[in-house]
Amino acid sequence: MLTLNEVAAFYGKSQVLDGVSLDVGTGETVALLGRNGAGKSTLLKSVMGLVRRSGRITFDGHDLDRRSAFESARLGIAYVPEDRGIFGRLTVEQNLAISRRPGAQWSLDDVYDRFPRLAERRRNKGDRLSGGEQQMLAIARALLGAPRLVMLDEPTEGLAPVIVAQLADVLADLRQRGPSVLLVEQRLDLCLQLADRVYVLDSGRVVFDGTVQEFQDAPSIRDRHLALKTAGSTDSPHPD
Ligand SMILES: Nc1ncnc2c1ncn2[C@@H]1O[C@H](COP(=O)(O)OP(=O)(O)OP(=O)(O)O)[C@@H](O)[C@H]1O
Repeated sequence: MLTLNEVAAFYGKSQVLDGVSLDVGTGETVALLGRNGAGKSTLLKSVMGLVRRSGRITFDGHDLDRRSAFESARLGIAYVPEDRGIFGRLTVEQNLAISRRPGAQWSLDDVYDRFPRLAERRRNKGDRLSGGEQQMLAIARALLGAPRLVMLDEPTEGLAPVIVAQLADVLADLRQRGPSVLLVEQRLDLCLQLADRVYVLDSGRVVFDGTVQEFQDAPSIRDRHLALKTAGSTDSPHPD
């Protein structure tokens, strides 16, 4: 479905991804792990054409190399960035209404059912929502857009455990009924519970790819590429 072949990405002259190859199959949930600064967000931005990149990226046989974020979205890729990208001046229901596209597997009722909090707050403006509610809204918007692949950048960052648990339920649902998911997430437990396969990035390169079981059978990968870099680094688990 999504294939990256030897992708490099750059901010100005600085190269952040180096020869990254990765694929996400139909119906799969794939987790992308790595320390802060490893290049995970940049990889998602590369797919959407938001950074300068080289190499080959295809989605369902379409070449994404020269496409804009808008065109990638039209092909069926939903991207939920770290800052969530919701419209603060619009209400919850307006945010949802403008995201709906025909053919979505998830209806408005489905998302209100899955996120009752959004139904309760449907007339509230986006910028009046809590962080957790904004994250729910961002994911709900993505699902209503009839995506075949959803890319989520650290969806649980900074959220209370009860909200994290709700999001985990939704991600488990996605794994059952689609769409496919490419998940950047710092919570290892969540990734191992929800993903079919795992990629680990370190300094812009893929240093591991395999099934969750294979990842668990290779503790050295975790120690070498996911452990804290230095005491006091920002790699510690996110605060709730
Ligand atoms: N807009 C930018 N301009 C220049 N350098 C950037 C920019 N965004 C990110 N970088 C650099 O690119 C590298 C990879 O950043 P990226 O955000 O992709 O990492 P990450 O693995 O997603 O980590 P994090 O969990 O901190 O978001 C880092 O060294 C970062 O400082």
